[in-house]
Amino acid sequence: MNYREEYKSKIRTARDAAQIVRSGDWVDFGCYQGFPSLFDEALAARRDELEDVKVRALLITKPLQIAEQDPEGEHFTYNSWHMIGYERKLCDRGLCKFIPMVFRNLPDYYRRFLSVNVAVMGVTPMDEHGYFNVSLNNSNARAVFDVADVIILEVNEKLPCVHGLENTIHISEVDMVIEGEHEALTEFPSIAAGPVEEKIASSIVGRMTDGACIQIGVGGMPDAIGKLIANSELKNLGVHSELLVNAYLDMHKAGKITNLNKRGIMRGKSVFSIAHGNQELFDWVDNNPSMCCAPINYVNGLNVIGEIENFVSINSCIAVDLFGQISAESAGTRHISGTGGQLDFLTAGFKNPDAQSFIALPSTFTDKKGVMHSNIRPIFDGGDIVTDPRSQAYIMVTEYGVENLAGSSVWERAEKLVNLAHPDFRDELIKSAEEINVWRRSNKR
Ligand SMILES: CC(=O)SCCNC(=O)CCNC(=O)[C@H](O)C(C)(C)COP(=O)(O)OP(=O)(O)OC[C@H]1O[C@@H](n2cnc3c(N)ncnc32)[C@H](O)[C@@H]1OP(=O)(O)O
Ligand SMILES: CCCC(=O)O
Repeated sequence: MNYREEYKSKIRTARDAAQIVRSGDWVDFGCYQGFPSLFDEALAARRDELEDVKVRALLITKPLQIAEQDPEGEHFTYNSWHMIGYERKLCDRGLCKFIPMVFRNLPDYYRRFLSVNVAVMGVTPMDEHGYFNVSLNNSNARAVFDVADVIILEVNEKLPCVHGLENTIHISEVDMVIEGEHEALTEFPSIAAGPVEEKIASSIVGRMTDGACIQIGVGGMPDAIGKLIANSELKNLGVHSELLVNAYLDMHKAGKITNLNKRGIMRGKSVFSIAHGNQELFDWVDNNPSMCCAPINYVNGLNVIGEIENFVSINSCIAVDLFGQISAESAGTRHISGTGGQLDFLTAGFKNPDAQSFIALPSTFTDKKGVMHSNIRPIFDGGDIVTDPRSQAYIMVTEYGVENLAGSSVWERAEKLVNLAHPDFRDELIKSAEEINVWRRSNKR
């Protein structure tokens, strides 16, 4: 069959396509910019006919109608693998439930353990060979397609076509296609860095050398680092990161990214799984042969990262306790984000002797009432989720310095972490360290 004819025969309205969902089903939505907004609206409109429909995705940034139209959660339950802004607020309202994960394992969770009754994903228009491109979001897309009983594509004319691995699906694999108008892609502008972020960024950049291959995440810290690198003498840098963020655009515009120091692993290519930023970033990625948008089991695979020379990963966390346990996904019991790729990069950081994995955090957090709290805590006693066990803790950075916890005894960790704390909290932390028996008599005060 001619692909265009096959395509036409599979076109349905969003309303008709949504009829396929039955009570009790698990439905997977495309993540982030692959969110199928037309299908979501049509499914939400069926609310009163359906019970116990579970929807799974991550990084949804637009109002999710199956949650917004069902504020008591009586018909739909939304589950997220990783939350940012909007989903965090949905979670606060009881309308988003977190699914714990290690990012590199996400495709395997689908292939080994999960059922998907209906998969619905936003994709680019079909090309002349009958292929659709999953565009900016390729973390687990192919794994979802591989296990889904029914595959529905929502064609989004605004999505860029991105070069990559396992990032296409052929019309012959698809059950239904939805067409329609979409809003502009959600943009994430760069965040202005404050003096704390700049101090931390300068400690990290000072430890980097020419040819470094860099992984960084979202937030003010990575943006500060990107700007500092863009204005530094560093050269010949590489990109290998689960997220491609605006910071890389700064480095690119400054001519820093060549990817030529990568030997064996995608030389000449910027490798990532999800592009997250502003329209200028999306335009840079569009049909650019220097990009490779690959599944997360590849990008965050320990053996892959372990092969990359001069690898530098920079992530942030919410708090660390005196044992060196790192919490990056909750503040007490309030869920904030997820493990994402953080543990992958800490683990892989050990595979190559010249790799460095930094966890950066401001030493304090000022709450909405203006009260300052230490992000270095004696113990986690408020329900904080441990993202990285102390056995995986590695190079910690605050505005007060840089300390490597790997291989350190409990008393050395406590001392190093006290050094990283804000001076106003150090005495209190030492007292707590004595109480929990991790302070050594000879430790300095
Ligand atoms: C997502 C990535 O970073 S990709 C890299 C690998 N993955 C990871 O590292 C995953 C875990 N890490 C993360 O998700 C992030 O780095 C974070 C959440 C630790 C920091 O991200 P940022 O965007 O800089 O966070 P930001 O400062 O905006 O804080 C996010 C929320 O947490 C709250 N928060 C942050 N620190 C604290 C704290 N110490 N105590 C209480 N709440 C806090 C903020 O108030 C904010 O809540 P709000 O949205 O209601 O205002
Ligand atoms: C989608 C999650 C990105 C990360 O935290 O690794």
